[in-house]
Amino acid sequence: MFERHQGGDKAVLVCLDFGEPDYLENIEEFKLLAEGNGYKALAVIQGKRQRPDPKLFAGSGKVEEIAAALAATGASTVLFNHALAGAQERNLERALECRVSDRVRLILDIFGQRARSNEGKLQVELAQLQYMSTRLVRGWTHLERQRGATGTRGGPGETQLEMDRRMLNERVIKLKAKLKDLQRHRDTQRRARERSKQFSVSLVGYTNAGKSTLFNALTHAKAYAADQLFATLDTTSRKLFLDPQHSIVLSDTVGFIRDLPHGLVAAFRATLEETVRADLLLHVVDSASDTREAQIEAVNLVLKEIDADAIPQIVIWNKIDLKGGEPEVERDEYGRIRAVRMSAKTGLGLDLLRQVLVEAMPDYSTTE
Ligand SMILES: Nc1nc2c(ncn2[C@@H]2O[C@H](COP(=O)(O)OP(=O)(O)OP(=O)(O)O)[C@@H](O)[C@H]2O)c(=O)[nH]1
Ligand SMILES: [Mg+2]
Repeated sequence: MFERHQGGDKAVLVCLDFGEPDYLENIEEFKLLAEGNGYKALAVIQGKRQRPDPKLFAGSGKVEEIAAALAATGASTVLFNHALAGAQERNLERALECRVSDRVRLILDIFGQRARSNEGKLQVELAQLQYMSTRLVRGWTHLERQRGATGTRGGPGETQLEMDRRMLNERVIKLKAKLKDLQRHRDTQRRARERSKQFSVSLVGYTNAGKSTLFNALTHAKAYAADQLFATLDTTSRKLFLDPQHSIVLSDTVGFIRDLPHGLVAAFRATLEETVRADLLLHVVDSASDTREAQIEAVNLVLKEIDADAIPQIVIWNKIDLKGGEPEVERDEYGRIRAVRMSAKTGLGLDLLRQVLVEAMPDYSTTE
């Protein structure tokens, strides 16, 4: 119904509280999501509700408040920090007479912008199509324009909606086939690596926790690290010597986020496969964030979804330079390594982490 947004569009942000404990702090993340999509956040509307309104998601009073904020700021878009049903989104657009986007679309669009590799692009497109199939009435027209309408016409009597659905399904099938091909190639590579019996370690963690910064600090690589959500989409692996006798393969991966669209997790399964097969996970946490516990939980949830929850984990309490404190190894009552407090950016505790990794390797034996 409304045109796609251009960079710099003004937006009103809506974040409702349904009793989620970490809701207030989430507004910062929500702003990053909006800004990452090129929006200027002019107003934030908050409110409390027991449960979403089936028609408009927000209550009618709240919708009036949003309309007033639109009028006052001259914003052209309303962004919701929640997953909206397609019908709710359409009803809101009708009621507010402007474009409405939800959290899932914001996440998908950021992934769309950031995807670099062929595989990453295909995965994002697949997730976007799956999202659009729930909003066929308007979403597909946009795709058609973007791609230059290559679909074939059906027989007479086929409605626009049926045709759209058919084109979408055809594209989904094609994408899945292409991804399968790429996956086969990836499997071959991995088997070669497995034959060489490398101890493999994957960096996992919430987006913006500092995984790529740590990856770069350890490997002297130049992976893209930035103060934005989902700076990394593709898995990068490097061989790393911890000391002359010990080497591992270290992988940097896509960051996780609360409410990661289900289709997106599935689409990224292949990329995340590296994580699933790892011998050890370094779970990087922004220790200076107020929502760190909720972030850890969100990450563990995704790990469970991709069957990686049984892999041993060491927590990296990163960014200790922000709050002060010494680098330190935390152990449980049996002396097993639980966590390392460090700073990837300043390099504080990096040597400690290298020692910890050597200790975590299977062939490690103490000489005491
Ligand atoms: N102060 C401080 N900032 C850090 C530290 N580690 C990373 N950062 C900053 O945190 C931001 C995010 O870092 P990245 O390494 O891109 O984070 P990431 O986990 O790879 O993020 P995604 O790829 O988006 O999932 C950047 O601005 C980094 O400079 C640290 O130890 N201390
Ligand atoms: Mg990264």
